[in-house]
Order: sequence, then structure tokens, then C-alpha cells
Amino acid sequence: MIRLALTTGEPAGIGPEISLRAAEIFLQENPDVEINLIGDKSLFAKNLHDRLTVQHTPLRANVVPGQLDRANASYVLNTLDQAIEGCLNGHYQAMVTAPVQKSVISESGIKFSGHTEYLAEKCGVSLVVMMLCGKPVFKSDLLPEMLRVALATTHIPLHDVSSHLSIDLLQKTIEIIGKDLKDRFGINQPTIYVSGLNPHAGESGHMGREEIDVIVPAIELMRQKGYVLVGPLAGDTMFSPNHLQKADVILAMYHDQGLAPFKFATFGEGVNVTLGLPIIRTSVDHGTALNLAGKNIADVTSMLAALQMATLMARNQSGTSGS
Ligand SMILES: NC(=O)c1ccc[n+]([C@@H]2O[C@H](COP(=O)([O-])OP(=O)(O)OC[C@H]3O[C@@H](n4cnc5c(N)ncnc54)[C@H](O)[C@@H]3O)[C@@H](O)[C@H]2O)c1
Ligand SMILES: N[C@H](C(=O)O)[C@H](O)COP(=O)(O)O
Repeated sequence: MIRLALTTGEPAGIGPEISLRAAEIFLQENPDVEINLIGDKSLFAKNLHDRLTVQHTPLRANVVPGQLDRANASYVLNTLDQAIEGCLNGHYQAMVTAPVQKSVISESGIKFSGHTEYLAEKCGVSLVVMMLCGKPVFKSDLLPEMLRVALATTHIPLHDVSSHLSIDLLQKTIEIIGKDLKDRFGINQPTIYVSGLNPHAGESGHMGREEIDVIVPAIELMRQKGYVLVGPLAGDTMFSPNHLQKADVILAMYHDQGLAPFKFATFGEGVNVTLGLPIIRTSVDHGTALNLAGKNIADVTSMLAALQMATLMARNQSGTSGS
């Protein structure tokens, strides 16, 4: 039996309702899975599937759908802490996260920029990599079945991206991608297409030097170690079908460089995976959608995909993928 922790996210957003709906659907199709919803029991229906349980975590303030309350920020982090601890001690085989509202957690006085960074800190890992995977929603022979986009930097202001990029960061990021694609996704020696940072990948240094000073040296060092790398490629044409068909994963230098084209092609179907952790963590590709909260109309496709991917990764890890 695979046991999953499902953190139900910002209580004023769509997290609780999509978690419950998706879990009920997913369990009907996966008889070897149990799901533990982590959140306040008042947010969920009373008659649950027999393999669906609630790990009750009390809210700090009453919830009005769509209205953020910073008093519940510590509640949200408490749900994450329980899932992380349960994964680290082996109680859960993987954790899946519903969306949280980063701003309200920060406004409560707790420094928080995302699950990705929080998980790295709580698991004692100095670097993790955010990767989104998804099937394109446009059906075309020109597009691959699955797009994967990893990021060299995550939730930082655009003006800090250049100073964050270093040869060391890119080398370690490529190492994590190579290891996790092999260990967790069964892709030996993935072909990684690496983007530049500047327009036209710096135009031979006339439009920025990060390619020459940082990205090319990192690529060359990692090629010497046997990694299959193509780049640096101009960001504007990196997502052309010709490249997408040959790349196992695209490594973008910053959040919107990679995720804007990714979400254009896959929104609502994608899964966010944190690479480099000692535990398995997947998430949806969308946010709290406060405008839809409480209406029970939000799409659960991405949550179903996140549950599916966490289950597959857990089965691979326990060596039961063929069963
Ligand atoms: N995994 C996460 O925790 C996660 C992921 C992305 C964004 N966020 C956070 O969510 C908050 C809101 O972000 P945003 O407004 O940029 O993005 P959003 O994804 O919440 O909303 C963007 C648009 O997509 C729609 N949408 C989102 N999810 C949907 C669903 N399941 N079904 C139908 N429509 C859906 C929304 O109604 C809105 O129109 C921010 O605080 C952001 O940081 C969290
Ligand atoms: N960058 C993610 C996205 O755009 O989908 C999202 O903000 C969630 O990030 P975390 O998993 O770090 O919370």
C-alpha cells in the first residue's frame, strides 16, 4: 500500500476543495493507495472514502472563502511540517501539496518564498531544483508527449537573478537534474537543453556577459563529466518544437523564462516536482485561485496528475513499478 500525505493548502483558496475532490476520484482508480488529507476536519465532508483520512490540524481563525487571514499562516505551515516529518520517518511514501498563498505567510511575519525553498530548509538540503512536467494541451505532432522544465533560480526578484547565477550553482543544478531524472523518472543520461539569460543568449557578449562568464563554463565542465547538454540557447526560441522534441528537460535561468511558456502549453495539466530532496514531493501547477474558492468549480486535473506522479515515483522507489 502506498500512503500519501496531501497538504490541503491555503484554507481560503481552492486547496481544500480540490484536495478532497481529487483524492476521492484518485482512490477509486488506485486500490493500492491511501491518502491522508492534512488540514482542519471542518473543511472536509464527513463521509469519506474508506482509504481517505483526515489528519486534523486546527485552524487558527475561521475561514471565509476568498478572504486571506494571516492568522492562518502558521496553520498552513503546520500542515507542511507534519507531511515532511511523516515522509522523513517513513510513515508516508510521498507528499502532495495543494497551493498556498506565499504573500499572506510572509505578511504574518514568517519568511516564506515557496514550498520548494521551505522543503529544502526543513529537509536540511542546501540546494533543490524546481521542475514542472506536463502534457501539452494543444495536440500536435510537433510537440513531445511530455514537457519538462527545470529552473536554475526560483522565487527571487528578477533584478537578483544575475547575481544568483554562478558556475557552481549551475553545475549542482545539472547534477541534481541528472540524478533525479535517472533515479526517479528512469531517464538515464537525460539530454538537457540549457537557456541563456540575455536576449539572443548575450549576442556574443554584446547584450550581456552571463553566458560567456557563467553558463558556457558550467556547460563545458559538466560535459567533461559526461552530461549531455545543449546550449546556451536563446530564450525566445528555446521552446521551438524542434528543440522540445529532442530535449528531455529544458533548464531555464529564471522562473518566468521557463514557466510562462510551460504553462501556456500545459496549464491545468502540469505537475510541480521538487528534485534533490530525500523525500518525494509533487504539487499542482496553479495557485490558490481565490476568485473560485468555495464554489467547488475549480478544475482538479492538475491535482490528479500530481497524485498520479507522486504514486508512480513512490512505486518506483519501492521497486513495485511493474506491479
Ligand atoms: N503550488 C503552490 O503553492 C502555488 C503555485 C502557484 C501559485 N501559487 C500562489 O497562488 C497565489 C495566486 O497566484 P496567481 O493568482 O498568480 O495564480 P492562480 O493559479 O491562483 O490563478 C491564475 C488564474 O488561473 C485560474 N485557476 C487557477 N487554478 C485553477 C483551477 N484549478 N481551475 C480553474 N481555474 C484555475 C484562476 O482562477 C486565475 O484566473 C499566489 O500567492 C501564488 O504564489 C501557489
Ligand atoms: N513556482 C510555482 C509555480 O509557478 O507553479 C509555484 O509558485 C509553487 O512553488 P512552490 O512549489 O515552491 O510553492
